[in-house]
Amino acid sequence: MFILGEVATARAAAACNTIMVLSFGSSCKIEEVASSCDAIRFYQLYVYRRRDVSATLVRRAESLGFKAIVLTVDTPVLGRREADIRNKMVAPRMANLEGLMSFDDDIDSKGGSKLERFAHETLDPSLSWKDVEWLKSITSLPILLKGIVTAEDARKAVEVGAAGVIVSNHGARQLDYAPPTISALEEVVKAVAGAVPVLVDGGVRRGTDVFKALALGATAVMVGRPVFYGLAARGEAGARHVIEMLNRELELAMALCGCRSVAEVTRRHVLTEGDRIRALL
Ligand SMILES: Cc1cc2nc3c(=O)[nH]c(=O)nc-3n(C[C@H](O)[C@H](O)[C@H](O)COP(=O)(O)O)c2cc1C
Repeated sequence: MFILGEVATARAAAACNTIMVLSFGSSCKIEEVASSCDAIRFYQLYVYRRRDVSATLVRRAESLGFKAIVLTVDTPVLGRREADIRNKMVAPRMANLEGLMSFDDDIDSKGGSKLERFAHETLDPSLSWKDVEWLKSITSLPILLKGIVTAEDARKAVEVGAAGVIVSNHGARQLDYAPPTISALEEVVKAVAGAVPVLVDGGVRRGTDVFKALALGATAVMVGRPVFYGLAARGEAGARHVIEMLNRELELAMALCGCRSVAEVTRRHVLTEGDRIRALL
């Protein structure tokens, strides 16, 4: 198990052992991230209408020693993020796309946020399982699929050769009423049946959240916004503090549940809503 930071800047990367650089979220080039930390690095990829752009990004990540490609599959189109629209959110600097795709900084945000417009213009909405085949044909790196929340998709992911699945609903920002990832986790773990690692993200804020995910079968737990919050508050030290807090809280939860190692965290350590209902039958 490890806590994987999803990072947007080199300073946040320096605070984590294992990181995933986000395609849209990252305001630093992967070259900057690679040269500023020793962390195990994954690169998160979107399939763009222009496949040559996706292919170039994969080649760059490969040559910089990134260990895996994470293909996000829950964003063939961007959800309607009303808060972004209301707040007139501007598209962040997408450092890794500079020189590959042009940005129209003058796009107004009448019908949506600038991010929404940018995503609409660049992402390939026809994203399908065939794209995993295509991605495998251009890289020898392991490919993880991020955005899986059902047993059916988890089985399909294994079938098409994914090296891992990430149970994620994009921080609940894509679609209202998408299932919370902690509720979808066990179904996916069962469907995958140990064939590949199952990671999870979304709403992990305390060590006890990490503990719950491990008990439900996650191989690793990822954190996104908490790292950003730490970074915003106190730069690299803040990001480091968040990771340390999560580790300390996890160790405390393990100690209080009688677990000497992560391997000793098991399904019997948590009670889910489903368990409660089954107990009444
Ligand atoms: C500012 C921001 C930018 C993000 N950018 C991406 C992205 O480019 N690609 C992606 O797959 N997910 C992206 N995400 C979603 C995160 O990877 C993650 O799934 C989500 O934030 C859930 O974790 P959290 O609740 O710990 O933040 C982004 C999230 C945030 C908050």
